[in-house]
Amino acid sequence: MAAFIESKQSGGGSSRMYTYDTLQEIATYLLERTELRPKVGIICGSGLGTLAEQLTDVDSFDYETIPHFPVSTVAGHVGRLVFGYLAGVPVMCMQGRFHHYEGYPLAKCAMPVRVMHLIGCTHLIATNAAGGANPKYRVGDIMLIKDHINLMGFAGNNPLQGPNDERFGPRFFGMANTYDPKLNQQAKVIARQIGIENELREGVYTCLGGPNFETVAEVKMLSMLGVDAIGMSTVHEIITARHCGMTCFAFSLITNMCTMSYEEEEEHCHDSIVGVGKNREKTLGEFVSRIVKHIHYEAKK
Ligand SMILES: O=P(O)(O)O[C@@H]1C[C@H](O)[C@@H](CO)O1
Ligand code: HPA
Repeated sequence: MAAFIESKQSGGGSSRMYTYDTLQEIATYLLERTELRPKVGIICGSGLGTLAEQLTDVDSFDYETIPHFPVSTVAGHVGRLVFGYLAGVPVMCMQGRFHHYEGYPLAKCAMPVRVMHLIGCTHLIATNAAGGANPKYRVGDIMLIKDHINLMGFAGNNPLQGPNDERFGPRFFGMANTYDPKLNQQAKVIARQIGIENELREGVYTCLGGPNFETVAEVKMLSMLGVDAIGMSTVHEIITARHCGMTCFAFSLITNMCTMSYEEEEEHCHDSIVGVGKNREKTLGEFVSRIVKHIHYEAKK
């Protein structure tokens, strides 16, 4: 088993293994085993996987059983792709994502987004657990992502590195308004409808490589750069989704406040981060269901 996981993790050592044909093979494998044809793909962050448990009439696939798929190695990431209905709308949901710190290249972490695209998803909803770097935030807040800073990209690490396949999208492309402003507007309306407007924020997310949490100096620096929440995912998934023309919506559940001074006891640990997700599962389920319903009915207009 260990050797099997290792082979899945190494992926041949190159992100170039995910050619168009390989990704099409994965999509076909799934499409031949489910009758659902989702237009919305959802990625569940740490502690947010219970969202997938709300789906009805499901067809689910353990990552181990899907050809060319990596495996999830992080607690709180079940490692299953679930097709089903959320609020009556067909969706596909990653119950567990892949992170760079697990040993996967960014292209591999983001690969399922291209599979979603080939399956027919026009929209991506990415969720994550993140630390609050904005001192006004509170644990349990939901931060709509309005923009990100691709710090790993600054260091030359990008999921789209390597030859570009125009069938996915152009070599060069812009990132303005990647996080759909209309969906963020609607999310604010939904937050009012379900009574969580006081816990809703909108801000800038950044992804660090992890797996360690940030030093006080790093948090100070990122905060000065305009970062409101710090995590270890999402950015490369969103870049990949944008590249292939998907509409993106993403939010962070603020599961801890980043350590901002040397006097503070650092309290955050993965278990408590997952625990915050669990505590918010009902609210987040309602929130995401309504977003999905909105996307579905807007598409029908
Ligand atoms: O998958 P996400 O980004 O929600 O996971 C966050 C970042 C780390 O993987 C983990 C730290 O507890 O949660
Ligand atoms: N930093 C980075 N990633 C995280 C954090 C954090 O404080 N909390 C949850 N994911």
